[in-house]
Amino acid sequence: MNNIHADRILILDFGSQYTQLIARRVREAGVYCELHPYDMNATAIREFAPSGIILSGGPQSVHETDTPRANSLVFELGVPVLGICYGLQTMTAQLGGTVISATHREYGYAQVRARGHSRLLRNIEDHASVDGFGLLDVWMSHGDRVETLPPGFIVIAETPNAPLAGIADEMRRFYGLQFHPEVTHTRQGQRIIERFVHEICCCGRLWTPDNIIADSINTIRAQVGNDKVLLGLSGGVDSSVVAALLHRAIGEQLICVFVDNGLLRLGEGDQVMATFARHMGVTVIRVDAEALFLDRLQGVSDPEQKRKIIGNTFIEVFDIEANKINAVNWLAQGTIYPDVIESAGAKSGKAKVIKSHHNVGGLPEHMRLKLVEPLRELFKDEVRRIGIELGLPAEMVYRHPFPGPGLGVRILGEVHREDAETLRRADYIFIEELRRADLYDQVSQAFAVFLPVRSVGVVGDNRQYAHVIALRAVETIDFMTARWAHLPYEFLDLVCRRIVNEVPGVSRVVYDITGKPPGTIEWE
Ligand SMILES: Nc1ncnc2c1ncn2[C@@H]1O[C@H](COP(=O)(O)OP(=O)(O)OP(=O)(O)O)[C@@H](O)[C@H]1O
Ligand SMILES: O=c1[nH]c(=O)c2[nH+]cn([C@@H]3O[C@H](COP(=O)(O)O)[C@@H](O)[C@H]3O)c2[nH]1
Ligand SMILES: NC(=O)CC[C@H](N)C(=O)O
Ligand SMILES: [Mg+2]
Repeated sequence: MNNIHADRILILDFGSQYTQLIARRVREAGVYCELHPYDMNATAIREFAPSGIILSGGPQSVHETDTPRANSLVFELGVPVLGICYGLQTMTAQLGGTVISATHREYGYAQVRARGHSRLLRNIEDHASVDGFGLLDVWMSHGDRVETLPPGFIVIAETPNAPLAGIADEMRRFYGLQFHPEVTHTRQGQRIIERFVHEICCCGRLWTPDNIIADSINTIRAQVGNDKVLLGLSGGVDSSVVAALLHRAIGEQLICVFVDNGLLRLGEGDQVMATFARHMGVTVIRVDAEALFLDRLQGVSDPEQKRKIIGNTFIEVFDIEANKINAVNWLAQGTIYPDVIESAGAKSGKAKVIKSHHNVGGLPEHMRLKLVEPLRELFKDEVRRIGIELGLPAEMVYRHPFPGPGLGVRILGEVHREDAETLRRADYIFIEELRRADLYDQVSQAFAVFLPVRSVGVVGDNRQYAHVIALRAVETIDFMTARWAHLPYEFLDLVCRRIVNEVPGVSRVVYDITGKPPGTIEWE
């Protein structure tokens, strides 16, 4: 364990939708944390050596039989514990208090009266009330409530529906909150989390972009020694940040392979080469594999089959390139912490859908490359901050995600070169206008889709019988669910006119107004 990991919070996950948010909040406070299933065993907890423990919320009711409990070691280690919602309730039940089903459920906004004397909430308030209590605007999501306190505890916050909405045992440094400090609707939430990790758990602010970079560089150097490392560079956020980090750590030992599969956006290849090869001095091998990919895709229209073919062809190309270079023993990947959490969830059979398209997609046996994954512990927002710190251009770091199969899944059905050309041009106009109207950063992802149907139009008194372009723009936090972006009509009008006027072969533009669910973000 090295320095930036010295102060560390353990988050035990009872299945709340917000558990990842707790981790992000703790990280934002500059403290390293890890998220583990609630039934993490005693040995693992001891080995982790937490400075403090947070118990998350969860969908179950502690007053029912066979519901999750924290390992009793959590309350015996002598470190501070913060229970949130279900975490509060299980702590109450495990330490001798009682929890019942509340007559009034509380979902959404609530106002909590905070009693001023607790270490956790002292001087934290949104409004001062007449009788000297602090008032907090918080977000609640519960149907159960604490009815009697466990021995040693006092009340530190209350609402009309949950008179014991915050409890504390200051001696043992155990705290419980019925509301969710990790969601942004709880306005003082970040301060409460910071109070807990800094003042109560005594963690320093060690987890900062600077320190993370310095630490990763040392780790990478120790790991790979003088070997060469191969990285598939897509120009997307994750692989770009990995490239910048590895370049700083091992310089010339890093070799990037950028594959132009003919399914990239307009000018993408040149942009990647300009940023990395020219400006940053990174070794980038640009492989022109358009013909190979399009050839493999010929005659194939089933989306799943297309994905598989594209994935396999990528691996084939990497493999060929790796074999051309001596002493490559490592393959770098842009795996980030949510990928790790989601894969663990999938393995233990506890919750969460994993997107099978998330990883580079299986490595060929005979490459025998070992993995370097320097972003494994980071959330996307941390990855972005590090990218900026490493000097990557903001347009690259804040760009929308672009799927590995690229335009291959945005040209519906069979993929033809000339359709890819049409789509590239339409997509470029859409994105260019979004940036011009300052809307790009307000949507999470936006792109054009090529529909292989023809519709009749009239251009300059002539009949046109040409293709349809669909525009898609969504707002989402985690890409698991999404809302279609309500872009202004005038804006859509402008984009439509530019596409029909400037892109040959397009006679009509439509806007996709399907959410996820029931739609997915991509059309295939
Ligand atoms: N055209 C490409 N050339 C080389 N490697 C690629 C290419 N496209 C994808 N990859 C590899 O596949 C990985 C997964 O792609 P994915 O789109 O999930 O991540 P990303 O492109 O790094 O980031 P983002 O999610 O922001 O697009 C990339 O990190 C990269 O290593
Ligand atoms: O790297 C990737 N390889 C893929 O095969 C792939 N398919 C979808 N996506 C991206 O994942 C997010 C959710 O997309 P869907 O709602 O379409 O499943 C969106 O951000 C999609 O762009 C992919 N990314
Ligand atoms: N959000 C939660 O953790 C809810 C806890 C518990 N299921 C309740 O309804 O009170
Ligand atoms: Mg990508």
